[in-house]
This record gives sequence, C-alpha cells and structure tokens, in this order.
Amino acid sequence: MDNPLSAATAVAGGAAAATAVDAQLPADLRTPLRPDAFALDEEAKIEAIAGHFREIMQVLGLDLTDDSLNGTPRRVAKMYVQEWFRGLNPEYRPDVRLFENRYQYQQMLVERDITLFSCCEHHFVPIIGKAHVAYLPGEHVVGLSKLNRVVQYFARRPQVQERLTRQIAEELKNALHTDNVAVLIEADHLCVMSRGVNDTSSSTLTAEYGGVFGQDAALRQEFLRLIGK
Ligand SMILES: Nc1nc2c(ncn2[C@@H]2O[C@H](COP(=O)(O)OP(=O)(O)OP(=O)(O)O)[C@@H](O)[C@H]2O)c(=O)[nH]1
Ligand SMILES: [Zn+2]
Repeated sequence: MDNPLSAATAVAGGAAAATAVDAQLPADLRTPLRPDAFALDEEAKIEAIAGHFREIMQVLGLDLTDDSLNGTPRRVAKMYVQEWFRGLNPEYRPDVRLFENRYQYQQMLVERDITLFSCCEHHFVPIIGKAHVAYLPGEHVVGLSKLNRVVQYFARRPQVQERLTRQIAEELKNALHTDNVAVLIEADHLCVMSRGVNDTSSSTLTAEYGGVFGQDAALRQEFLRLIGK
C-alpha cells in the first residue's frame, strides 16, 4: 500500500500541530510523535488503518468475504482513532475549569478509583486499572470530573505506565497552579497476563508525589489510607 502521508490528503500545518502536542509538558514526558502526526484528518486515518489491518487479516489467512469478518478492518480502525488513541489528538485535551475556593477548603481532595483504560505501547494490548489523584487546594478548586478527564486523555494513547503517571501529574500541576499533587495508578497489563510470562495475578503500581506530597510522609500515608492502600 502507498504511504498515505504522501497522498493528496496531506494538509499543510500538520508539523506545527504535532509540535504543539504536550508542549505544556517537559520534553522527556511528551508522547513521541512524528512531525507529520496530523497530516491526515480522522477519516483519512481510519481509511489508511483499515487498509493495513485488512492486510494483516489476509496474511493470517482469514477470509474477508465472510460477513462477520468483512467489517472488522474498519471497526478496528475506528476503535483506534476515535476511542483507544483519541488522546493523541490535542483537540480532545480537557479544558480544566477552576473555581474560586470561596469556602477556604484547605484539606486534601482525593478522587479515587478513576476508571483507567489504556494501551501498552510495546504490544498494543489493553492496560486496565484505576487511577487515584489528590491535590491540596489553594485559591482555587477544580471541577471534579476534570480530574477524571485528564486521566482519560493521557490514558487513551499507546503508553507505558510510568510516563502515563507522570503526564497526569504534570498536567494537573499546571492546570491547578500547584505542585501539591499526588497520582497513583494500579493496573493490569494484558501483555503480562495473556502472553509472555502469562501471569494473571500480578499488577503494577506507580506513583508520583509532587510538592508537599513528596516531602511529608504523613501526608502520603493519609493519601494512601484514603484510597484504601
Ligand atoms: N516499564 C514498563 N514496561 C512495560 C510496560 N508495559 C509493558 N512493559 C514491558 O515491556 C517489556 C518489553 O520487553 P521485550 O523483551 O522487548 O518484549 P517481549 O519479548 O514481548 O517480553 P516478554 O513480555 O517478557 O515476553 C516487557 O517486559 C513488558 O512487560 C509499562 O507500562 N512499563
Ligand atoms: Zn505490553
């Protein structure tokens, strides 16, 4: 198949858009993207991926005239572009709305058990788990759902759990104007469970403690207690 990026569907400005992705994060935390990451629009990406996935199925020997298999290449392509890897598109970066902390709430706020669905960038199979985030409010508080949305935005990419954890923490620090942010992720990696070592009982925990969470062991303990650890 021809390289779809050399086709007439390529649009000017793609390079500029790609460098804007994760620009708010330190360079070593940005998801590695090609400069032409946005040269194709969503529909062109779905078409191109469907074509490639059709070839994979054909190489595997599957009969694509079968009415159950026939729609699979496009189904997978749509799932990749619009669902699993939606967080690669900076148009979906959540707008984190802050409110004035009129009630002078000073204690830790914890959003726990946030549903986490991501994809292992080494094997392209799911990572499934929970994220727990906390922050100490200053002059502002955040709309609760925005915490979940930030988790989901970075999760919906090919990922390693360490980078995902730090991306969420850095984004929240920027958005909430405070370093006092904690993120803990516990997740099952299907690449560990379903292949390779085939271990279905182990899980992976990662954490990032910013500001006073990094300095104050009692505060960290309180966070861990509140999330049931
Ligand atoms: N650090 C880290 N490693 C991960 C993550 N997800 C998957 N991996 C690991 O990435 C590694 C890739 O190692 P390779 O030896 O190149 O791949 P492999 O031959 O498929 O490895 P096995 O899984 O041991 O069969 C594996 O050890 C995976 O368990 C993650 O989020 N963080
Ligand atoms: Zn993996």
